Amino acid sequence: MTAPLPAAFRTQVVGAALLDDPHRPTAFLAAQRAYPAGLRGLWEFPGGKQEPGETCEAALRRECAEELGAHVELLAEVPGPHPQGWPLKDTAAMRVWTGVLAAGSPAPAAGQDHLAVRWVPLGDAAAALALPWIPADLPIVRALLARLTA
Ligand SMILES: Nc1nc2c([nH]c(=O)n2[C@H]2C[C@H](O)[C@@H](COP(=O)(O)OP(=O)(O)OP(=O)(O)O)O2)c(=O)[nH]1
Repeated sequence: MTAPLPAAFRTQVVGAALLDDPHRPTAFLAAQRAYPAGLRGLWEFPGGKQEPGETCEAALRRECAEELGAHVELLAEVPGPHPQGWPLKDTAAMRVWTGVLAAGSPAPAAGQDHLAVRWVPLGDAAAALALPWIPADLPIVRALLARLTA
């Protein structure tokens, strides 16, 4: 008997793990959500939902510009267990890319969507994982740390 195919996630979310340096990163950027109430105060990867007609990469560059006021260059995908990336809930999954600020970009800042942004050191995995992340993000943070500190 063959296993059933995994259902496609209805909502495609994209997230950025922005690095302080493309070659020798020492930190990545985390953002603290302002809303909705259930997620307020939790940390996440900046990003959001892909819009119709947009590639995931274009969606992610747009979200970073809208949310952080920053222009980003994407580097590589942090592959999740599904083609749509990392499961967030039954209906949504997130593809995550590493990236860096493009030359001349303003520094990323918390706009209306976030309470704060913070560079999280890669050298202290326990401290990075101790931040109150959106729970679905924890496996992604672990994979990112493993990938960047290997
Ligand atoms: N951006 C982002 N969303 C995440 C992460 N982890 C996680 O579970 N989510 C969830 C929260 C939301 O339900 C959904 C993303 O929605 P969003 O509110 O960021 O998307 P958006 O900017 O397009 O917002 P909107 O126009 O729908 O208000 O994915 C994460 O690391 N980053």
